[in-house]
Amino acid sequence: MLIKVAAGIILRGDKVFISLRKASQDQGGLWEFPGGKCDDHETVLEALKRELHEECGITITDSHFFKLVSHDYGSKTVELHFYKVTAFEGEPQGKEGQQVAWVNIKDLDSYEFPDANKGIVKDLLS
Ligand SMILES: Nc1nc2c([nH]c(=O)n2[C@@H]2O[C@H](COP(=O)(O)OP(=O)(O)OP(=O)(O)O)[C@@H](O)[C@H]2O)c(=O)[nH]1
Ligand SMILES: [Mg+2]
Repeated sequence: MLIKVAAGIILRGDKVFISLRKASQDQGGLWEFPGGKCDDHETVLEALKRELHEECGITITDSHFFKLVSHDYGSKTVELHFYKVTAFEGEPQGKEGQQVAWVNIKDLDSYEFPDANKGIVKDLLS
Protein backbone atom coordinates (compact mmCIF):
# COMPACT_ATOMS: atom_id res chain seq x y z
CA MET A 1 0.00 0.00 0.00
CA LEU A 2 1.37 3.39 -1.01
CA ILE A 3 0.25 6.38 1.03
CA LYS A 4 0.77 9.89 -0.26
CA VAL A 5 1.36 12.37 2.55
CA ALA A 6 1.83 16.16 2.64
CA ALA A 7 3.90 17.53 5.55
CA GLY A 8 4.73 21.13 6.43
CA ILE A 9 7.98 22.39 7.87
CA ILE A 10 6.58 25.54 9.45
CA LEU A 11 9.39 28.06 9.85
CA ARG A 12 9.71 31.30 11.75
CA GLY A 13 13.19 32.78 12.06
CA ASP A 14 15.46 30.02 13.32
CA LYS A 15 12.59 28.00 14.76
CA VAL A 16 10.45 25.21 13.41
CA PHE A 17 7.04 24.05 14.62
CA ILE A 18 6.69 20.33 15.36
CA SER A 19 3.99 18.17 16.87
CA LEU A 20 3.92 14.97 18.84
CA ARG A 21 2.10 12.01 17.33
CA LYS A 22 -0.44 10.52 19.71
CA ALA A 23 0.28 7.09 21.16
CA SER A 24 -2.73 5.68 19.26
CA GLN A 25 -1.39 6.76 15.85
CA ASP A 26 1.21 5.05 13.62
CA GLN A 27 4.65 6.12 14.80
CA GLY A 28 2.99 7.23 18.06
CA GLY A 29 5.07 9.10 20.61
CA LEU A 30 7.38 10.46 17.93
CA TRP A 31 7.64 14.06 16.77
CA GLU A 32 6.54 14.98 13.26
CA PHE A 33 6.05 17.82 10.86
CA PRO A 34 2.29 18.42 10.80
CA GLY A 35 0.40 17.09 7.82
CA GLY A 36 -1.45 14.06 6.62
CA LYS A 37 -2.71 11.85 3.87
CA CYS A 38 -3.78 13.31 0.56
CA ASP A 39 -7.41 12.60 -0.27
CA ASP A 40 -8.31 11.26 -3.70
CA HIS A 41 -8.59 14.01 -6.32
CA GLU A 42 -6.63 16.43 -4.14
CA THR A 43 -3.25 17.88 -5.08
CA VAL A 44 -0.42 17.64 -2.54
CA LEU A 45 -0.58 21.39 -2.00
CA GLU A 46 -4.32 21.26 -1.39
CA ALA A 47 -3.76 18.46 1.12
CA LEU A 48 -1.02 20.45 2.85
CA LYS A 49 -3.28 23.49 3.18
CA ARG A 50 -6.19 21.42 4.45
CA GLU A 51 -4.13 19.41 6.94
CA LEU A 52 -2.30 22.40 8.40
CA HIS A 53 -5.60 24.18 8.80
CA GLU A 54 -7.18 21.15 10.51
CA GLU A 55 -4.22 20.19 12.69
CA CYS A 56 -2.63 23.59 13.44
CA GLY A 57 -5.30 26.18 12.65
CA ILE A 58 -3.17 28.14 10.19
CA THR A 59 -3.76 29.36 6.64
CA ILE A 60 -0.67 28.98 4.48
CA THR A 61 0.22 32.06 2.45
CA ASP A 62 3.66 30.99 1.21
CA SER A 63 5.24 27.56 0.86
CA HIS A 64 7.91 25.87 -1.22
CA PHE A 65 8.42 22.25 -2.10
CA PHE A 66 11.45 20.94 -0.20
CA LYS A 67 11.85 17.21 -0.60
CA LEU A 68 10.15 13.96 -1.53
CA VAL A 69 10.93 10.97 0.66
CA SER A 70 9.66 7.44 0.11
CA HIS A 71 9.92 5.13 3.05
CA ASP A 72 8.93 1.51 3.47
CA TYR A 73 7.55 0.80 6.94
CA GLY A 74 6.94 -2.84 6.02
CA SER A 75 3.15 -2.90 6.22
CA LYS A 76 3.01 0.22 4.07
CA THR A 77 5.10 2.63 2.10
CA VAL A 78 4.71 6.34 2.65
CA GLU A 79 5.53 8.95 0.05
CA LEU A 80 6.14 12.08 2.07
CA HIS A 81 6.01 15.41 0.27
CA PHE A 82 7.74 17.93 2.51
CA TYR A 83 7.09 21.63 2.02
CA LYS A 84 8.72 24.54 3.80
CA VAL A 85 5.97 26.82 5.04
CA THR A 86 7.42 30.32 5.26
CA ALA A 87 4.34 32.50 5.67
CA PHE A 88 0.96 31.83 7.20
CA GLU A 89 -1.99 33.47 8.91
CA GLY A 90 -2.94 32.49 12.45
CA GLU A 91 -0.82 31.19 15.30
CA PRO A 92 0.03 27.47 14.96
CA GLN A 93 -1.46 25.34 17.72
CA GLY A 94 -2.36 21.75 18.49
CA LYS A 95 -5.94 21.81 17.16
CA GLU A 96 -6.42 18.09 17.72
CA GLY A 97 -5.12 18.09 21.28
CA GLN A 98 -1.62 17.08 20.24
CA GLN A 99 1.43 18.43 22.05
CA VAL A 100 3.28 20.98 19.91
CA ALA A 101 6.50 22.96 20.16
CA TRP A 102 8.52 25.68 18.47
CA VAL A 103 12.07 24.40 18.58
CA ASN A 104 15.39 25.79 17.43
CA ILE A 105 16.34 24.16 14.14
CA LYS A 106 19.79 23.41 15.51
CA ASP A 107 18.20 21.40 18.35
CA LEU A 108 16.05 19.23 16.05
CA ASP A 109 18.24 16.17 16.53
CA SER A 110 17.32 16.00 20.20
CA TYR A 111 13.74 15.13 19.22
CA GLU A 112 12.80 11.65 18.11
CA PHE A 113 11.22 11.47 14.63
CA PRO A 114 9.94 8.52 12.57
CA ASP A 115 12.60 6.76 10.48
CA ALA A 116 11.30 8.38 7.30
CA ASN A 117 12.24 11.80 8.72
CA LYS A 118 15.89 11.13 9.54
CA GLY A 119 17.20 12.52 6.23
CA ILE A 120 15.00 15.61 6.40
CA VAL A 121 16.16 16.43 9.91
CA LYS A 122 19.77 16.12 8.72
CA ASP A 123 19.07 18.40 5.75
CA LEU A 124 17.53 21.04 8.00
CA LEU A 125 20.52 20.90 10.35
CA SER A 126 23.09 21.30 7.58
N1 LIG B 1 2.26 14.16 9.06
C1 LIG B 1 3.37 13.47 9.05
N2 LIG B 1 3.32 12.12 8.79
C2 LIG B 1 4.48 11.46 8.80
C3 LIG B 1 5.73 12.10 9.06
N3 LIG B 1 6.72 11.15 8.99
C4 LIG B 1 6.13 9.96 8.73
O1 LIG B 1 6.70 8.90 8.62
N4 LIG B 1 4.75 10.14 8.61
C5 LIG B 1 3.81 9.06 8.32
O2 LIG B 1 2.89 9.45 7.32
C6 LIG B 1 1.65 8.76 7.50
C7 LIG B 1 0.43 9.65 7.33
O3 LIG B 1 0.40 10.73 8.22
P1 LIG B 1 -0.82 11.10 9.23
O4 LIG B 1 -1.03 10.01 10.21
O5 LIG B 1 -0.45 12.46 9.74
O6 LIG B 1 -2.11 11.20 8.33
P2 LIG B 1 -3.48 11.97 8.71
O7 LIG B 1 -3.15 13.26 9.38
O8 LIG B 1 -4.27 12.00 7.42
O9 LIG B 1 -4.12 11.04 9.82
P3 LIG B 1 -5.46 10.20 9.92
O10 LIG B 1 -5.30 9.09 8.94
O11 LIG B 1 -5.41 9.74 11.34
O12 LIG B 1 -6.57 11.12 9.60
C8 LIG B 1 1.71 8.10 8.87
O13 LIG B 1 1.92 6.72 8.67
C9 LIG B 1 2.93 8.73 9.51
O14 LIG B 1 3.56 7.84 10.39
C10 LIG B 1 5.76 13.49 9.32
O15 LIG B 1 6.80 14.13 9.55
N5 LIG B 1 4.56 14.13 9.30
MG1 LIG C 1 -1.59 14.06 10.43
